[in-house]
Amino acid sequence: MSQQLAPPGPDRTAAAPAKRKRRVTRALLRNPMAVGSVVTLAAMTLLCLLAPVITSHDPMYSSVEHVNAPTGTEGWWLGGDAQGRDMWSRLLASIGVSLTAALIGTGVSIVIGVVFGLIAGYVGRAIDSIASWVFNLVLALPTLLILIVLLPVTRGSYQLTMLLLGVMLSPGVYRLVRNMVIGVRRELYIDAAKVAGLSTWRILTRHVFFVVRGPIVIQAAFIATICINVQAGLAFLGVGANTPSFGSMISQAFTNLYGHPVQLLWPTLGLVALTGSLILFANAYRDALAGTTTAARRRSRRAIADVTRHADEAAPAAEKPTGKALLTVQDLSIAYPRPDGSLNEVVHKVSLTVDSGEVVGLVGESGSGKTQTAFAILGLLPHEAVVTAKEASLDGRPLLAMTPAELRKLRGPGVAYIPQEPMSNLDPSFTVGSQLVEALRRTMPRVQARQRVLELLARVGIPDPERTFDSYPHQISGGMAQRVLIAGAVATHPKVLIADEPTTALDVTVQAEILDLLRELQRELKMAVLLVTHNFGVVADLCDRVVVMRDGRDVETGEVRQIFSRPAHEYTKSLIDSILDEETLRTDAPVSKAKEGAR
Ligand SMILES: Nc1ncnc2c1ncn2[C@@H]1O[C@H](COP(=O)(O)OP(=O)(O)OP(=O)(O)O)[C@@H](O)[C@H]1O
Repeated sequence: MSQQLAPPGPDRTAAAPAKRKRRVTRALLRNPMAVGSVVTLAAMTLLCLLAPVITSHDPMYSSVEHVNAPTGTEGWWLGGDAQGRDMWSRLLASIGVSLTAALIGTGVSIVIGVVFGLIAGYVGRAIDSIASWVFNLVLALPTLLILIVLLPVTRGSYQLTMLLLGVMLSPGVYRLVRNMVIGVRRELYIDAAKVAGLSTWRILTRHVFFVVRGPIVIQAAFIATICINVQAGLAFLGVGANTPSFGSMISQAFTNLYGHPVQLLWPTLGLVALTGSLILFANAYRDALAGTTTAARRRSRRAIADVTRHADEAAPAAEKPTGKALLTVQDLSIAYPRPDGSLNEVVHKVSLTVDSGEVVGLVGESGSGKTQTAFAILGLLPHEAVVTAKEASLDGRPLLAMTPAELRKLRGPGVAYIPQEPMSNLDPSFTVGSQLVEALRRTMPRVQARQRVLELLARVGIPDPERTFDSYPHQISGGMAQRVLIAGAVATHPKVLIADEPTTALDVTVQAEILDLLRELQRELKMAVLLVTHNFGVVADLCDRVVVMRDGRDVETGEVRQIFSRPAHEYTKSLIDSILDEETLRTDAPVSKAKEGAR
């Protein structure tokens, strides 16, 4: 594959978050509910900040002449309360207190809930159990009662009270984030990101956090309103009576309800406006975020014919297998614990080798353990899987003994993966280009990575690479998505490529194109390929050797030619017969065609 780079263009990937932000802003500006709530919130915040300038009295200043002064009294524009204090300055001070309460309580609960939710949901195991146990315990505690019982400790300070409230409310955030992360963690595009060698931190902050941030915004708004209302409620009951707040104003107004009902109006209006606009803004923001993933993408017209030409020019000749076993798996067994504690073995002592530059087919019916075997090599099995092997090594390095960090380093340049369902392996929230660039960023600067991705997209036969680069997964076809994933897999020149039924999800004509592409890339990059398939036709097309699996065991291994002409096992025979019956294999002799096509 060509290493020549066309002159760098503008860095679209770097601009992607900025563009997304602009789209969110535009969506918000088009939504009257969003505009109204933002204006209200901004106006209230501004008024509170300008309070020292636009009020004539301290909120605690009391004037006997202005006891129950009516609205419109000079200097007491909203009137005076029962103690002759300026309602206007008390109202502005109350906004400040409410906003501070919301900031403290929400900040504490979001930070605690998000951090622990992300970690527990993604890492699972003991961390999840311990964190869930602790948060469930906190959730079971009677929040208001605890706040009241701890009043001697907080001494009426609403800031300390909100800090405690934030801790008490964090289980809600934790559960939301944890549950969403568990859902996202199982998405194939997270596996794809792992195979691309992204660090756990990067996967958490980019792919996982992106999905949960919308609900977090909504949750944050609810928590902010809870904090404002709890603070107001406690103040209504007399906690922190010396602090001007909506609660203490409403409490005061209650004593004057029949004589001066208007005194109840201002704090009530302020409280409703503040909490209402918070909720409305959060809903509008959530809608705007959801809308950005479906927003139409700007189309690029820049031609990259030169990139395509460069990519095609330097294709090196195919290399014969060297005979050195690059990937060795010996007596690999995989088991999962049953509820009663016993183990259910799904792969039993499977052995296979893949030499440098060799294509080995791993064939078998659905459920025969092919994917489990491939995932064991990639280190992608769920943590509850019990994996044992006499040997499982890549290029002499023991795979099962590797730490997650070592595995991460190995993936990409060592072993890459092409999945079965291309669409599910692309994160719907990000453009195709940004996902491919991300995997290359470990080894090269962003501008160069972008250019390399464009080259690769051209190389895998995508007609308008720039447009595809800027597209979201739902905007491209399944065949295109598979080409994109192939481009991503070969981007780091892997020694071994594991392709798991790479054509199953595609229609027949596209299947043939993808197989041709795989064959070409294997020859160009001299990769060893482990091709997982249930289709002997695909084996005939591409493979040098084949390992046949049934019920988790390798029942037969051999050269493709030999297996086709003299299958030793009845099961192999029936697999070949079934394909011939279905006429899925072309009419010429499979082995000769395989060798013609591949060599
Ligand atoms: N997490 C798991 N816990 C328990 N059993 C599992 C788990 N994952 C897979 N299995 C079992 O392992 C066996 C082999 O599954 P595997 O996905 O490897 O089959 P396959 O040959 O790749 O089939 P397909 O072509 O349908 O993907 C199946 O019986 C499956 O039910």
